This record gives sequence, C-alpha cells and structure tokens, in this order.
Amino acid sequence: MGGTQKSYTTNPNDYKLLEEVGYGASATVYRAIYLPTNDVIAVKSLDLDRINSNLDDIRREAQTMSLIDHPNVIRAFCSFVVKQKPWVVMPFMADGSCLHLMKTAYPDGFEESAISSILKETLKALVYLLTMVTSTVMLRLEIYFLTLME
Ligand SMILES: Nc1ncnc2c1ncn2[C@@H]1O[C@H](COP(=O)(O)OP(=O)(O)OP(=O)(O)O)[C@@H](O)[C@H]1O
Repeated sequence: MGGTQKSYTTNPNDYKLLEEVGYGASATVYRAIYLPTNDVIAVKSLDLDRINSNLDDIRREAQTMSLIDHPNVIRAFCSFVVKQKPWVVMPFMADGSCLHLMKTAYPDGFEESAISSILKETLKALVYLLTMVTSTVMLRLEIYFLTLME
C-alpha cells in the first residue's frame, strides 16, 4: 500500500464522536476526533437491525475495505464492534457527497464537464474494485486447486 500509513486503535475510548454528517440505508456517519492524534476522521456506525446481511458478511466487507488502495475509493482505517454495533473508521470527506454539493451549491445540476470528470473518476474506481475482486477470486481458486492437488 502506498503513502504513509496511519495507525488507529480499536479502542472506542480513543474516538470522540462529534456531529452526525450522514445517514444511509444501513448506517449513521459521524465526524469524529481520534483523540491520540487529534485527527479528524469519520466513523460509520452500522445498524445491524437495518442490515440484511449477517455479521460474517459485514466483517468480510470491512476487511476488503481495509485492503483498498486507490485515490478514488475510500478505505477503512480499521473496524471494531461497539455496543453490538460495528464501527468503521475512515477518512473524513469534508465536502460531502455529490448529492450534497448539488443540493447546496448547484441546484440546477453540475456542468457537463464536471459530470464527465466525476463519471470518469467513478469508472476508474469501479475498474479498480473489479480488478481487486477478480484477483481475490483467482487467488482463492488457485489456493483451492492447489489444495485439491495435494
Ligand atoms: N467518510 C465520510 N466522510 C464524510 N461523510 C460521509 C463519509 N461516509 C459517508 N458520509 C456521509 O454519510 C452518508 C451515508 O453514508 P453511506 O452512504 O456510506 O451509508 P449507507 O448506510 O451505507 O448508505 P446506503 O444507503 O448507500 O447503503 C453519505 O451519503 C455521506 O453524506
């Protein structure tokens, strides 16, 4: 993985949740402070009651998120369970989502050139994720065949 790696503990007392910044189908996202370094980060608190998948799927997703290394895909710094709720610690995106930007600053929609670069960057992210998934599946298949041949 590139760049300098920051390390974050899995101790909930090291995190101070500030205000809620977003709400999705399965989670609430907070702006938060990582107390040991005073870094501003985001904490996504997943609501198991609102999620259809089981804990193993969530664990796998968080594990995959922590392997991500691409400028256009947000990665998880770490994840752990707090009062039966999985928390995912990630970089805080101060400008918010494209939808938020549109609602606040571009009510008539983005310019075509902006749309095309957002789409281009999103497609790059998708290609990265697809390549990552494919190589993980290939690796698993390889291990499977090697085990079979033993
Ligand atoms: N790292 C972040 N930094 C800042 N804001 C964020 C971050 N992650 C999420 N948000 C905000 O929180 C909202 C909900 O997050 P997200 O979409 O990840 O939740 P979800 O429950 O998985 O949503 P979905 O409905 O897509 O399943 C986002 O739309 C965004 O506004």
